[in-house]
Amino acid sequence: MGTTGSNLVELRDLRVAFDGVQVLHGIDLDVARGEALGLVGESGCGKSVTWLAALGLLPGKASVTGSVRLEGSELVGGSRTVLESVRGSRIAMIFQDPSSSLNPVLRIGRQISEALSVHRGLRGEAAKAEALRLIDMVGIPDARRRFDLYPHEFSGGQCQRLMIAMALAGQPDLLIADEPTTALDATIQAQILDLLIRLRAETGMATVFISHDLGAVSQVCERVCVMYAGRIVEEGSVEQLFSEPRHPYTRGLFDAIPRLDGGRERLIPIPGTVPNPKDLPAGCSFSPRCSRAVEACRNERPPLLSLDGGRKLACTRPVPVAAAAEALTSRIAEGLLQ
Ligand SMILES: Nc1ncnc2c1ncn2[C@@H]1O[C@H](COP(=O)(O)OP(=O)(O)OP(=O)(O)O)[C@@H](O)[C@H]1O
Repeated sequence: MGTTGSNLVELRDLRVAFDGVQVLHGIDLDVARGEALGLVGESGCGKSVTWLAALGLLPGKASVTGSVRLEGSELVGGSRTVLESVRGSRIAMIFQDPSSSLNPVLRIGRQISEALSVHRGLRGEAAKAEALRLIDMVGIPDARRRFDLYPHEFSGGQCQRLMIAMALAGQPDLLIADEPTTALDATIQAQILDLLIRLRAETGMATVFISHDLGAVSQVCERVCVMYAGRIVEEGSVEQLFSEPRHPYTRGLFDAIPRLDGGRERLIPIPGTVPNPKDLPAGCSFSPRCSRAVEACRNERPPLLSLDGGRKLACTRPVPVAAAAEALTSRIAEGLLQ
């Protein structure tokens, strides 16, 4: 598979092992210029590792193979210089915890100015003016006065905004937002999601949004990939997957969203847990938890195949179309689709 031209990033057969234990089993994934792609799946499915591997940010004990191309340039095995020139300037990553990006002992204005110096060569008044513009752009009022404050003088939501401002300093083509709202309360979460949507519209940068929150994914993203046990199991537009999830795991994620039923909160959890990467079941990794699994599912792992309409699915016994479509009504009721 070659570069298609419109893709910004192409992952091919990306594999990661820690101390010989394979946690990512061959990820093929494209991110087009300017698009918003959601990555969902339970904890431990490999969402973060995929992008940390792509950016060369995994610890030394990790073995990474396969290919990650940024507009045709290979990043896997790339030198430190190559990776440093990509990180921040071409691809920026933000995390759940702003303290991973903000230095507690440096004034915020200085931190953003330093990022501007590293990524764009701005210094002095030019760096300060741009830092003020970024602070303002992420929705923090009174930028000039706040410029000289330390991170602890901002609220959790504001620190999240400042982390986003730092990420924007390099004018990246791709922002990877790894659970950026998980630690925030609902009102602040909504504001940060709105900010991500607005910034993408204003800057044209692509966004990869990693989240457990399917509602948030439907707001921010156009396309979504579902990961399970280190593999992509379903992929399609938000509309396709939310209105007609075909993989029993995707369906399970939707059924596990709490909903009100006769005044009581109800959800159907997926039985069992994500398998330990050291001890993956034979065949389809989801089969031990899947109510639709038959013998063949336990013997043979289904490959990720392309369906009509640009969808992809790795399942021997997918949810029948009619049953998948039935779920649409409840999805609309949950407000996940308009
Ligand atoms: N530094 C590491 N050393 C060893 N194993 C790791 C390391 N980082 C991640 N893993 C393992 O890799 C697998 C994938 O982890 P990853 O963090 O990508 O999952 P995730 O889907 O992003 O989950 P979460 O939503 O909790 O972040 C897990 O089994 C995890 O334990």
